[in-house]
Amino acid sequence: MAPRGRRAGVELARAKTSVDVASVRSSAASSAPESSSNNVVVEGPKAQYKTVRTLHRSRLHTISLAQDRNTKSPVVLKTFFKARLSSSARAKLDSEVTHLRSLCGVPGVVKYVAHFEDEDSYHIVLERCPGTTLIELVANSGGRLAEQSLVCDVLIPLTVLLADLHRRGVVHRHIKPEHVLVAPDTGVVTLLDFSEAADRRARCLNNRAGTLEYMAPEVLDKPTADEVFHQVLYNGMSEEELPQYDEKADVWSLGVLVYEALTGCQPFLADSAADMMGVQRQQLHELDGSGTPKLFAGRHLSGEARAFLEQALQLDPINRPSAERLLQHPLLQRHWQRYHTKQVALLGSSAAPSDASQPTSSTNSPAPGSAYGSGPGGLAPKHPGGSSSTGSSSAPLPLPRTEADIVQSAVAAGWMASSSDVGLVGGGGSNRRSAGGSVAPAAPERVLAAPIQFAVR
Ligand SMILES: Nc1ncnc2c1ncn2[C@@H]1O[C@H](COP(=O)(O)OP(=O)(O)OP(=O)(O)O)[C@@H](O)[C@H]1O
Repeated sequence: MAPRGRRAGVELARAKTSVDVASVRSSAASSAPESSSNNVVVEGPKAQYKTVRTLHRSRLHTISLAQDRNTKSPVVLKTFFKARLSSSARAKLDSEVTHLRSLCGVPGVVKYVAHFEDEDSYHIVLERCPGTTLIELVANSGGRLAEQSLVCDVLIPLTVLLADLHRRGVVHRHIKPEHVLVAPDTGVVTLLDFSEAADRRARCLNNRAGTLEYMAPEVLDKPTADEVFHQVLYNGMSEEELPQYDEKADVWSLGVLVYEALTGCQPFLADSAADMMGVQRQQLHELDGSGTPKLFAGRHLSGEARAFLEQALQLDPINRPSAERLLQHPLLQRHWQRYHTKQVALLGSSAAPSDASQPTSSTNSPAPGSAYGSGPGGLAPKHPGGSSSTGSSSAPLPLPRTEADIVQSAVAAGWMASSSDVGLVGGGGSNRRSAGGSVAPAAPERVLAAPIQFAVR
């Protein structure tokens, strides 16, 4: 089946299926329906929020723009109707709150404000994020995005964010254009909807989750959450016995999102998980008359964009690069300097003049690569202009050339957690204080150890 235009109205029909079996069990087992048995507790009254308008509505919930009457801040209220929530939907809601709370403050993750319940509903209050959804941005740009805009405004920040989440053990499992808010003017990208997010360290990823069109092949062939629940509860299977998948599932979804934004078409469309697996294979492996995979036939993509998609859309997750590795891809590298320059300009313009003695994170952080030359790892090369650990607002930030440079740069600018923050770094992982008094994050060892595969431009 050839890629078709985006299926209209598909959103409302999409069913979410996944759930953490352990939490379903605890929700189902509980006879107390209210706050005492679950994560959702009363933290604030609904009256504190004045609804401004409805943004999105489904059978289970409403999403509204609101205002906090005390602080006057704009917020977004997610209201779930108790009467319509199954125990698994309720467990998913609890899980969303748990993830939002634990990721609060992570750049690029929608900010949790509060959650509470009243007689009829559960409410999650989120900070209102700037920008429009990627799907709106594409629609407002004539149906597709130019490669440069996509890479600078969406792909680089989103890949940095995914790499960060994955290093924390979190798999989002619901990456799609509706869940990415983009504000090109401020350079901010925000990831929404953590209802399917899962912590790999805390649970097995063994159930089908997300939206069909963006699901990786290794997710499509998994049982639904209810089927897993049944196997575990009634057939006495342990969750570890069931086949699992990992964070590479998000990388597939990222590939689908990129294809859609660049071409204006969804690459894979089918009505069931089984059909979808066939469609994915067909599109990727069947060739047209000129030897081009059907997926790319008639598509005007640059060589780098096509190569990126070929990597991100590898059917076997073992052959699919991690998000961290994708930061090294020539497509991102080609636009990295422009992205970096824009970020630095935005940081500079947002710094108050009275703060001149308090440089922004980008100016008092070591330039990419500089910490490695003198640090314990010392594996990455020094770059011209990147040798001072105190940095300088006028010194040009060099083009990151290695995976480690990119991660270091992202960590230094505060866009990404250092390995030590997420407990991955072993010996030599302590932070070093730079001459300027800022804390220079240690080189992430796991990243430094990874071989570099992509050609550097
Ligand atoms: N914090 C926010 N700031 C601004 N807009 C938001 C925010 N949260 C949600 N939205 C808007 O509401 C829409 C729906 O939000 P979200 O996808 O999180 O809801 P959902 O519960 O997952 O809905 P669905 O189940 O249909 O995917 C988003 O596409 C976005 O337009």
